[in-house]
Amino acid sequence: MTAPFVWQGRIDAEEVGDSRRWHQCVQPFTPQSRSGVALIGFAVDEGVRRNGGRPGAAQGPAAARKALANLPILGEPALWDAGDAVCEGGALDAAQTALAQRVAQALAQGCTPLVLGGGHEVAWGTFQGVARARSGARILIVNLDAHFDLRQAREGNSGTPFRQIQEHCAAQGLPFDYRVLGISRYANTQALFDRADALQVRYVLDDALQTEAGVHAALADLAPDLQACDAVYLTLDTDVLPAAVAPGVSAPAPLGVPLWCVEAVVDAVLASGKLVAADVAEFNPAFDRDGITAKVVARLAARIARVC
Ligand SMILES: N=CN[C@@H](CCC(=O)O)C(=O)O
Ligand SMILES: [Mn+2]
Ligand SMILES: [Mn+2]
Repeated sequence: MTAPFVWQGRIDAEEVGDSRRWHQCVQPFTPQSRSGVALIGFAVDEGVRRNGGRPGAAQGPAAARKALANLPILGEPALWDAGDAVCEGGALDAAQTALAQRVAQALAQGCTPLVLGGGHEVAWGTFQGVARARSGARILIVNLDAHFDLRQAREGNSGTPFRQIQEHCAAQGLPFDYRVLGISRYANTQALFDRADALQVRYVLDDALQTEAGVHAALADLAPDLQACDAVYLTLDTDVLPAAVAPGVSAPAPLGVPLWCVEAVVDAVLASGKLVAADVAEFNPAFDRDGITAKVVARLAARIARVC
């Protein structure tokens, strides 16, 4: 158990007009919470550790909430804090199950889960919660990531969540609709590209997402999938961004996808009106510089929250 996060920050007491910030509006999630955004922390980096990465993402949810606390209120719906799922004694499956339970509960109460990771093993937890609450729905997964995270491994880790989801979908007779934008040719082995091809995963390389024309083409390619699905699960791996704007990750990207481009993809997903849940993964405050990654994570989370 971790102590609940205390939302606090700057109060512009002498300001005229609406000067509210997130810390003045976020309320504890309760069984009575209806509609709005349910923030759920996944304070876990066991998957990163198992994957040979740089631990520290377990501190991501608290640092992300701290960065969100002082953001201005911009017409967001109700904002609820549903606390953190944690990993005790290295029991990652149990932590993912605990997250899935919170995600499913939020959805059952009419709230949109917005999960603050945690390593990208968060995705297996978020997805299980969505699948439970939206049984039988055709769920499109949109992942902004330098990596496929389709690894084969004896135990689940931060590099395996979408392979675990694929196996779940296959066992349930459900389609595996997985799109990845921002893949680095230099951060995935040929085996991973081959697995992605075998699973008919559609992906866009990071170097195709550096210009307006490239982003336009990627969004045109994504549009039919957004149209065809019942619901979209959006998962943002912070390491998709250039290391200069997201140094606080386990695996910083030398090229990365510019923030404006990431936001364009997020906006297209939100505009579909089909977002069922979102998470932001891999933020590791231990490697942040000047709090810039925290600000980027908060900006993206707030952008999503506003449209939920
Ligand atoms: N979630 C991260 N997954 C990446 C990590 C790569 C790295 O640590 O260099 C992966 O397994 O491919
Ligand atoms: Mn990832
Ligand atoms: Mn990644």
